[in-house]
Amino acid sequence: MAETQNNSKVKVHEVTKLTPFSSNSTTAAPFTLPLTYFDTYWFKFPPVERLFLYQITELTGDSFNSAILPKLKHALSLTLLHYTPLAGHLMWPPDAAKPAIYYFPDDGVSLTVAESNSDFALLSGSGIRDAAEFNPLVPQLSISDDKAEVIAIQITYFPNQGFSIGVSYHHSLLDGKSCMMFIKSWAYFSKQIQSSDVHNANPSLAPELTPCFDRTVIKDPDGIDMVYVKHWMDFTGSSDTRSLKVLATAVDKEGSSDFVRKTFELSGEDIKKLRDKVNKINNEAGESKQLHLSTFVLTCAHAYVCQIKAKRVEANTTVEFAVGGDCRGRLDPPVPTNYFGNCIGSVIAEAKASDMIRDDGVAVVAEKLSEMIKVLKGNGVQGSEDKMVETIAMLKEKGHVMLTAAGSNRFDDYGSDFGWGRPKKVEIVSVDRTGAISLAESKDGGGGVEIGVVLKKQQMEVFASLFVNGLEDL
Ligand SMILES: CC(C)(COP(=O)(O)OP(=O)(O)OC[C@H]1O[C@@H](n2cnc3c(N)ncnc32)[C@H](O)[C@@H]1OP(=O)(O)O)[C@@H](O)C(=O)NCCC(=O)NCCSC(=O)CC(=O)O
Repeated sequence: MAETQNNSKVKVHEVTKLTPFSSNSTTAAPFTLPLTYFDTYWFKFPPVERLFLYQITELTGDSFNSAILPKLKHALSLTLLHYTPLAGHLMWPPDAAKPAIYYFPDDGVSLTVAESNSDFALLSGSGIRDAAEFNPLVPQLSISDDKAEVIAIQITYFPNQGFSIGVSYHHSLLDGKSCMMFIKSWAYFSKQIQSSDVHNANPSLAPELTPCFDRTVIKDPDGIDMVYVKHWMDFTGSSDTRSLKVLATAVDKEGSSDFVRKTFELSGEDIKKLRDKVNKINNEAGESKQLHLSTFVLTCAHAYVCQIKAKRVEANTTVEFAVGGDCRGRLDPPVPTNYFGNCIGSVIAEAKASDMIRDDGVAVVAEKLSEMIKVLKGNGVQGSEDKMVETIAMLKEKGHVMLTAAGSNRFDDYGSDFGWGRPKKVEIVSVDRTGAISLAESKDGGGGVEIGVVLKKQQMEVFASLFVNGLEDL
């Protein structure tokens, strides 16, 4: 039984292995899926954890166990038939130059079923919540020296309140787009089961949810995949450089008891005001640059300035920014939009904290992010040794301040309806370790964005007031 700070408890009822659905006509054959340079770039980054909270008031144990859980399990099994690599493992055999995903019949995804007596209304709200309360709702991804799970899933029942679905996945094997394709496919089958009998069938998925596992679409004539592997091996520097273990995180989860989580929101109107403000500052400065002032850029710029101020980062500190861009449509030739794996290209840049805390700090950061996104066009999208050298140098720097965003305001997280309605709340739990903000489009649409932030309690109070005041000043 996992016990969190304020005595709320999560009791694990079952840990089981769910295999891809098989019938006489359909059984997944063994296979190996190689890693591309996108995958090997993210090889050592810690897992991503997403949580979807579904409110069903008056949900009883009987109806959870008889109606919800069996449908979710069966739908998951059907989904895995289409997403078989998720049931496999990352391994690095002694005779292989780099790790790969290996799937063998009888492999499956670890599924934890648990029960929580936490306050669902509080957890699924936007107010200040203990960050540690969320950890028992997502499963631990099993990663040892020689074997790593690709994904692990947890379904948690909250008596009389609802249920949650938590997923933890290997950053090098799935990006946000892939994760959301998988979740949407699982949700699709779950809804199908409720309206028809698909128990013995092998139902198909819509084209946009049908994953493409073709690794040859990522061209790598210079072998950048192995260049990245070698850099990671050098960086690890331990006796077993071929270990699959991932990096320690920015914030140790065990020591995160004084961290809190809060969700902020920018409406479409707020974004417009931020855009007008940045344009006005630029016009007044006589700047004629064409800036890319998207919702993403303006949201991050506003949140990053609040973060730097709330954390009281010293003015002479060099602050690093990382933007992860989905490169499917940016590569030449483009990769299919349903490509499943990791296709995130990262761009890193820096600025002085002193420039960010100025009155025009939002414009400074917006310009920086705008330039970074432009780099993701053309050659900047391809892998290169320089990119890895830069990344490793940043990781080596002690006490560096890194600003980045997980998730996206284009993933339609709130569209993940398994048949019992849209989620009441979505969270990227793992930002409590990485220090990133998380993004999702507003639940109610309208061009707004939800921003998930984890900070120490006192910093959060400052952040909240800066976030609101920064908008009022517009
Ligand atoms: C690099 C970017 C972040 C930059 O985002 P931007 O929004 O600034 O830029 P953009 O070119 O995509 O879009 C700019 C403008 O184009 C239009 N536009 C683009 N795409 C659109 C779409 N799908 N629907 C509607 N409009 C769209 C809008 O007008 C938008 O402005 P406006 O916005 O004003 O309407 C993005 O392109 C991108 O790649 N996003 C995906 C990032 C991602 O995969 N993150 C997950 C990383 S993995 C991770 O973090 C873990 C995990 O998630 O699991």
